[in-house]
Amino acid sequence: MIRRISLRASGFAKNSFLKSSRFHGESLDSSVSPVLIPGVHVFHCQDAVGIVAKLSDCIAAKGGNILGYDVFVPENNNVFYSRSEFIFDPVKWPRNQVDEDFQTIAQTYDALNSVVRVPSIDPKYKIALLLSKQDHCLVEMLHKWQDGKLPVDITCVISNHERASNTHIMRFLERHGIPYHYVSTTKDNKREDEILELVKDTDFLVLARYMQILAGNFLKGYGKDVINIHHGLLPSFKGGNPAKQAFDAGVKLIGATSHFVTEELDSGPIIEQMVESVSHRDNLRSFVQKSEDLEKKCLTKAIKSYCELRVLPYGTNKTVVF
Ligand SMILES: Nc1nc2c(c(=O)[nH]1)N[C@@H](CN(C=O)c1ccc(C(=O)N[C@@H](CCC(=O)O)C(=O)O)cc1)CN2
Repeated sequence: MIRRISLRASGFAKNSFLKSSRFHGESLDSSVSPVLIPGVHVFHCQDAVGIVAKLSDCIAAKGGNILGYDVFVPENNNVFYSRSEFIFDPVKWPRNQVDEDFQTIAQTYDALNSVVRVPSIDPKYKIALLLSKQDHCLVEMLHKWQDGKLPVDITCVISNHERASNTHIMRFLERHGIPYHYVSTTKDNKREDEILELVKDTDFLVLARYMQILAGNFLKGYGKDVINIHHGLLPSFKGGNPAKQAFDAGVKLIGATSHFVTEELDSGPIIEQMVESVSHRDNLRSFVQKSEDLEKKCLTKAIKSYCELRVLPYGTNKTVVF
């Protein structure tokens, strides 16, 4: 079961439609052009006639301008998914009124999901990053975050491996005031209660090569989304050492998979996958290297999509990714 964050939260990177734009048309006060800001709305309900009209009118009625609109209605499933990107004047359409107006429509259609995010107003998603010994995924995420390409607020990094204070990661975290918690684990003591305490104020978790299987009680206790990166092309090669499993299987494509974490190992709904060709000229070392390159890109793309409200649960174990 994927739990959706039903919070207003955001913090998109400053790219694409997300920059505020100055509207050069007629404005209420001809001396001042209103500053228009970007917003995103995602909606999921039972399908019905007129949903798009209602949602687009909700935006237009307050002077909002739709820049992008994605709709998905599966062939043999009476459900409706949409994601709209729009710009609006927060003076004419105050942030709380945006929520109220979309909530009115959500009630009309008894919506299963209706979330608005306004990057320049809403708080960024708070996340904690968990890792074990390998840190290439963490390094990639920290660098993307530093470049403003990952719209999150990293509250802490948690690892079951200790790291020397003079390492690149520890110096980076110290420079940015991000706590590092070494929580040593054993087969019999995964110290999940302590981890739960450390992550209780986050919006979602990212497992960036965390090699401990999280218990169902942990996932229930946390109650929000956990996103993992698996350095294999799921559902093939679940579990440990997927690159070696792939090498031994003689595959011609290797991959990485970012997915929601469920109690069953490496079986949660897939968010993003990336692949690369391999051949007889590759060896285990190049399989591992190519897998690591794929997984760090796959994870950061999945997190960015999630933060931009592009990822919606679909059916029992799938996702819609707009
Ligand atoms: N409940 C879940 N927990 C975790 C998942 C998941 O899908 N559901 N993904 C893993 C990450 N992972 C592969 O991506 C993975 C992690 C751990 C293992 C594993 O066999 N671990 C051993 C211990 C290994 C060690 O201590 O070095 C074990 O726990 O018995 C396989 C795959 C993260 N958690």
